[in-house]
Amino acid sequence: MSDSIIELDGVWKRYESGSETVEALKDVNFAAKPGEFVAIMGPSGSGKSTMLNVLGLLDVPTEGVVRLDGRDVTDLSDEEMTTQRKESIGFIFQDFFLIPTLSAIENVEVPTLFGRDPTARDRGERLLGRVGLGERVAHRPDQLSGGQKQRVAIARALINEPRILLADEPTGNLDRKTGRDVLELFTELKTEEDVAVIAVTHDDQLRKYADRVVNLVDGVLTEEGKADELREEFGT
Ligand SMILES: Nc1ncnc2c1ncn2[C@@H]1O[C@H](COP(=O)(O)OP(=O)(O)OP(=O)(O)O)[C@@H](O)[C@H]1O
Repeated sequence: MSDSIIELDGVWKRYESGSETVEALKDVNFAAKPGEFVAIMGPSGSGKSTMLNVLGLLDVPTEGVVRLDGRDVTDLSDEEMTTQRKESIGFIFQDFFLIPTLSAIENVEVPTLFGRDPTARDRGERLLGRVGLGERVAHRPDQLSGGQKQRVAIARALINEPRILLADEPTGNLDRKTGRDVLELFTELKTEEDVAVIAVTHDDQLRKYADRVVNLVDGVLTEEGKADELREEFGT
């Protein structure tokens, strides 16, 4: 039995546009474990968003299998898919996507039943404290810096105690120093919260923080460093 929390097995994604077929993912095999931070790197148009959407159960592959905690979730109904997504996956975006009229704590509570889960406030406050915003719970997004907004978004992504954190260019709107702080936070949270952190990025800084880097080029995924390891193994 695999200890991966999420797995893609022989995944293809084809888009039909007019008479053309675009192969956005070509036979992608991928797995991530809780406590692991994986960076998916690749040039524009290489299939990164498509892969993140498939991993996030926001889109289904044309071919292949998606497993969540060892269970095949490829052919679930939309409703079941939504339930699985809410229970297991937290999302973080480049643009934070905070609701401007809500305070930090209210934003963090949005993915819960908002007001109907009596434990959500405590969890939210604990998480905001954990990401260094214990003094900012009542601030609205326009009263926070970019790095602080991303921290609120990270707390929000963790509120339902997911097993997987998916981040789309999480440092894309941050200066390098603030970006480093956010990456540092991921490396701490992956073990503390026992989550797999999977980030799609152009940011070279991630190499230093991720446990593993995979490269996506033209829909083909390769493990970075593998070629070097093989060369060492075979002494070529
Ligand atoms: N809905 C769609 N219909 C047709 N083609 C699509 C669709 N979505 C994506 N594609 C194509 O699939 C390929 C992969 O796109 P994708 O958005 O996954 O790349 P990306 O690596 O995330 O790019 P970027 O870094 O620029 O966001 C591209 O050639 C894109 O044009």
